[in-house]
Amino acid sequence: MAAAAAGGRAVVLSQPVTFVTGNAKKLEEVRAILGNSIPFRSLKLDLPELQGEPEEISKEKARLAAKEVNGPVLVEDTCLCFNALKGLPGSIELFNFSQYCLIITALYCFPPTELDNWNGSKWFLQKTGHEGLNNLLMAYEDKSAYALCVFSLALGPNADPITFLGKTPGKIVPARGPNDFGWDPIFQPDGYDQTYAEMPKEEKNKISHRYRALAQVKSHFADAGYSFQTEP
Ligand SMILES: O=c1nc[nH]c2c1ncn2[C@H]1C[C@H](O)[C@@H](COP(=O)(O)OP(=O)(O)OP(=O)(O)O)O1
Ligand SMILES: [Mg+2]
Repeated sequence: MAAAAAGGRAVVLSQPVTFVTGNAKKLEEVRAILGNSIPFRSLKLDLPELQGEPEEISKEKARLAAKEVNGPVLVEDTCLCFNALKGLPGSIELFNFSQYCLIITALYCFPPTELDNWNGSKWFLQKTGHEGLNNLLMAYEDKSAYALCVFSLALGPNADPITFLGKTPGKIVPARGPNDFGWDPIFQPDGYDQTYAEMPKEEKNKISHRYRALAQVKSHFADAGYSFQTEP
């Protein structure tokens, strides 16, 4: 706050930051992690699942959300990426021949109903379940993976969004723990013998991809020293 104030260029935001998501579990974690550090409210909007590189997807999502809200917004995208599959199913990059065969087989067995709604891990999880995600790695020795979280902040409908990344490395294991949030039961972070699902929430929120990305969001807010206009 001091830096921005010293430069006399602190940005005044017309309203609290709106965190736009259609996912109640994400919102729960974001609430717990942010606490009172940033004035924010939430809005449930199902924004289109765009395709492309994670940062670009996220920025475009923030632009769409900022237009809807007509104010500052924060959006988030998460993917679970398998190292053996060069980042699939979370993001589509370059694959070798056998990886293509695997994907084509998976698509044949579980044809997507809405191709325009293709979204790596979300789609795979919905169609194949935890076992399917494990099976995708069956042919590979390397079960390592990482959870990647990208937040984008757009200060308004015409502002260029800023992105913040958080990554937690781990491995894919047969499902363990309560099944109440996505792929939590099959992701075991490095250095822990529990899956995300088995960990107490407070523990996950101290090491998660989401926590790491939000730590950067928080320090951005601290450095930028945004101030919020109070309602007249
Ligand atoms: O910490 C997590 N632990 C386990 N699973 C998770 C986590 N975070 C996201 N997920 C799941 C939800 C969805 O199946 C996919 C990401 O999809 P993603 O597009 O980011 O979320 P979404 O569409 O549910 O909500 P949003 O409206 O914010 O886009 O991974
Ligand atoms: Mg989504």
